[in-house]
Amino acid sequence: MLSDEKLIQIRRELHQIPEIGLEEFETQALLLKIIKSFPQDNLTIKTHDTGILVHVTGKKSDYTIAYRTDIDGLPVTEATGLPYASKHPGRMHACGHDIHMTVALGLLSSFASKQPEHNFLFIFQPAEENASGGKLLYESGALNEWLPDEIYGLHDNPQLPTGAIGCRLGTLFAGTCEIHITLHGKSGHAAYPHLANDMVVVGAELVTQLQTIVSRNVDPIEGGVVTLGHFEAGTTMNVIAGTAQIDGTIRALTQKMNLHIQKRVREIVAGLEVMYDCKADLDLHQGGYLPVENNPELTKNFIDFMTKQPNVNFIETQPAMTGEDFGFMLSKIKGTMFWLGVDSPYALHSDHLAPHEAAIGKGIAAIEPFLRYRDKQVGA
Ligand SMILES: CC(=O)N[C@@H](CCC[C@H](N)C(=O)O)C(=O)O
Repeated sequence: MLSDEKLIQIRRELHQIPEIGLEEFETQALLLKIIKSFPQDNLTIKTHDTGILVHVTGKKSDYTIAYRTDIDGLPVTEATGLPYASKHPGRMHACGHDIHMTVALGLLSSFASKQPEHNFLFIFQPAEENASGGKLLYESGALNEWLPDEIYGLHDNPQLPTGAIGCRLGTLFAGTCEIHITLHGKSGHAAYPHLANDMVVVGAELVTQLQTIVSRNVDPIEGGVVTLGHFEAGTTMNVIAGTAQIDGTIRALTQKMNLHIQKRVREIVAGLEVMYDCKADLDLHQGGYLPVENNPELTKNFIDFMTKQPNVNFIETQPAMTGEDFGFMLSKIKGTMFWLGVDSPYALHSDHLAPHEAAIGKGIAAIEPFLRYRDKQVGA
């Protein structure tokens, strides 16, 4: 079993080596080193790409409960000024996956030390942020040997008090879809606009039109998000830009609404091509970022357990427009995703995000008894 001091030391080590999805080589090596330091009697360790699967053989082998953590960082330059800040330039654990991994290690160390009744599978999953690592892992067949019957996973939440557990019945997170648009017009001299086809003007028009989708085409009671986080065009003030690049993301709480917004993006882009006699390459990419739909029975069971624990601060939360490829896992394996409060004034993905480390110990103290309870419940 790992002490609170050891857990914090591990978290800081992981925090210093953030890596982009599918490049988590140092992270994988450090995780393996730590996992191999646990009692090995009931553990089988398998790697897949930069991910790790750890199977804990239970006393009975008729049921498998999985616990998943993501392991990747973001292309963000850390600005926390912490003594244990990222050592990797332009990379940061700005979504708290270092906290997620440490909680998973704490839970695994407990199950490695005390054999559960049933099998457990700990999934250290790459590429949650950028490449639907959960979908890749599932579709590769790597889980088949130990296919879980149910699955749990958490995300840290800067808006909840440290160590609080947040959850809700129904959809927890939105489904997302990446938008990538390249506009192709004709570059030229600033003095001769009639001889060129200006993609700054078309791009600006496109941004404005795409921003009408949520206000004009989405039921306001349901809601949705279209954010265009990247717009790049042109080189200098007196050259007309022949190309523009616009990238963004769609978020909606149902897949139906997500597909509806995707359809409107396609229609608007096609209309703009005609209107401005230009060419647009549009790539809408949803991958595994389906809405995170918690299983009703398992989630009710989880919430009932957490609300009854005197030491757990359980908070019923609203759905969030963040995305998670755990949505794909939940479309294949019944389970529950929940929040762990880390109380920070900065949002997820902020270069200042500094989760409270006390959340690690509190999280493990809440989740470990739940998993033990679930392990007993399954056999009853
Ligand atoms: C928890 C979190 O921040 N997740 C990401 C994952 C979604 C990425 C996806 N590729 C997209 O933007 O569509 C998020 O941005 O919500």
